[in-house]
Amino acid sequence: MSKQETKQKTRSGFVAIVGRPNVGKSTLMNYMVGQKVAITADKPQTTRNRIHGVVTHEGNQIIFMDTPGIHKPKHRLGEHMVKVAVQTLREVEAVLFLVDATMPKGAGDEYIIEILKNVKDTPIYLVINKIDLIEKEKLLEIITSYKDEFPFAEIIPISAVAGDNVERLRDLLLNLLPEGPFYYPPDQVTDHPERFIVAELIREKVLHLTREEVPHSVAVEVEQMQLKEDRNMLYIHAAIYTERDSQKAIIIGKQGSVLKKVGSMARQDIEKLLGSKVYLELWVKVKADWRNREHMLRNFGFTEE
Ligand SMILES: Nc1nc2c(ncn2[C@@H]2O[C@H](COP(=O)(O)OP(=O)(O)OP(=O)(O)O)[C@@H](O)[C@H]2O)c(=O)[nH]1
Repeated sequence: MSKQETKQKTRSGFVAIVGRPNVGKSTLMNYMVGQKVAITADKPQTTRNRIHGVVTHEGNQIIFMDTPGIHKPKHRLGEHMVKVAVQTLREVEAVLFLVDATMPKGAGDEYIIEILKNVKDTPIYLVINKIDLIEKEKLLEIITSYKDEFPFAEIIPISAVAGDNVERLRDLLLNLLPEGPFYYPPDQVTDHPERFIVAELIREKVLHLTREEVPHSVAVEVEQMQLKEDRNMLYIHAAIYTERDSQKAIIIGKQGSVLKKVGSMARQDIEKLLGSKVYLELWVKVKADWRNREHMLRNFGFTEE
């Protein structure tokens, strides 16, 4: 379900970007996202999977994510992180494997290819970046050095700085998206993308479990999201807002049964999305007629600050 009541059918999905440090992942994101819909990653990195940016284009929305677990073979949590990364890569619509045209294929690239071999059913695109820095003849050499290593869905040379071929790459990804709601309002600029997705997942479960009994006006605000390092667990505290006491009672259910279900279903989805164990605490609050209050709307992220 989307916060936006869209009349047309929309399409949306997740795309993962993987690659060694410095290959140009952020530059590519910045180019694709552009200023209008720029969403930067949460500053403190609280999760294994990071939302990098969101691209909304003519009824389609791509959410780009980064899976840092895949980049650091020597990390102590290596094995677990790799497992989480592979799981994530299996569930996205596409994976972009970014390499640097000016650098020979190295151990870091080989390591990523080995991981990608465990990812079934997700199309994986080899994106050769920084082609503005190399001679045309060199490109063929690079393609040859990668193409037999893995059955890439396609090999796409780009320059993320100059924007060469980036639109083509974007269009190709847009065409892969399944029908689905927007996760972000199309024009929103925010530095808390993860919070919005978490709120949206909770809201979706509320609507799903209460059917028509609770109107779509229900809103969710993530009040706190904090990683407890010692327990390796993400604590999330969220409030579900309704307009009336009667709706609050429905959402809570007999002896809290409905709210419990909302919590456990949302928690599972959030854990999958962010690759982190989650402790989710939910409160139901009544805020009469919240829709009409300007500052509340801002709080919920419906308008720009
Ligand atoms: N000439 C040229 N430089 C590029 C291109 N893409 C990225 N760069 C440069 O390469 C450097 C690294 O780019 P980033 O986008 O920070 O790379 P990254 O993969 O996000 O790096 P990490 O955050 O370390 O993983 C920067 O100096 C960019 O300006 C390109 O297409 N052409």
